[in-house]
Amino acid sequence: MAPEVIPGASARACPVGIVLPTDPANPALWNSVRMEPIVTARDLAVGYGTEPVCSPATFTLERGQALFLVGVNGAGKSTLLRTACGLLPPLGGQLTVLGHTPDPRSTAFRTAVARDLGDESFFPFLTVREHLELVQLGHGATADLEAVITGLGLSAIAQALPNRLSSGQRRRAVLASVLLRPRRLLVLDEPEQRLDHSTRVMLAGRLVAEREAGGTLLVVSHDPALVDAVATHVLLVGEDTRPLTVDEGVEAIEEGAL
Ligand SMILES: Nc1ncnc2c1ncn2[C@@H]1O[C@H](COP(=O)(O)OP(=O)(O)OP(=O)(O)O)[C@@H](O)[C@H]1O
Repeated sequence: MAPEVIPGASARACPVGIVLPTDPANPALWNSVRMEPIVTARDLAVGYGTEPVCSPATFTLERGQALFLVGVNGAGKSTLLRTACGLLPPLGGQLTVLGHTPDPRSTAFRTAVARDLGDESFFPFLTVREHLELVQLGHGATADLEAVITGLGLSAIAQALPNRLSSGQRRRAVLASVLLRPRRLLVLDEPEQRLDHSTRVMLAGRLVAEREAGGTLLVVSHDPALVDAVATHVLLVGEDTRPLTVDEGVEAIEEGAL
């Protein structure tokens, strides 16, 4: 069986630890990779069984963009993310991620798409640091482990086992494991949850740096400050799924409409 091919097999590291695919011997390939939208959704219907949970979504997410999904509880935002990650089949319409149907069984897909959907689990007998080293090993991650540990305020708990962590510390450990990974698309479901203020500010800074370095973000959030700082595009998800400006999205959350 032919091996799976990720466009641009070699990699170059960016300052924030993102690894972008590139092949110095073949700039045409690199250019073609850059031109390809990261995610395209056209009349995408999502849900469980046969019933869509929201009206269809149409959007294109390009490299260097950050699309934030906003909406009331139960609107369908997480369902849309799960579908984009290939964990649920679309109920209708078209969806491609990096030019292909999302498939988490594919090594190429898992290499390219780093996600935190809030469904974390831990090995009970591995410390926080050991978890992160495992992620580094498994994904061939080149990001600076110590910088990620320090950046997410994990130094004091790096040797702790998971059952000794608070809920916020668990969230920080999971975010660290995602931020360590090489990726072309970062998918986060309410990354602000359980984080204290300073960690939220730090997270916003990292996501802005990632976007500015050419990374691509697909994020669900209820945090107006995070949307305001990081989003380049906003999609309101619900009965009338439609694009909003970033300002409209922030205002709707601040006014309590979402
Ligand atoms: N596994 C599931 N099986 C069936 N229905 C589900 C499942 N998970 C969620 N739902 C339903 O799908 C709808 C959309 O849920 P979803 O989690 O996508 O909402 P959300 O916009 O992310 O909400 P929140 O802001 O509360 O996180 C809800 O009505 C929810 O009850």
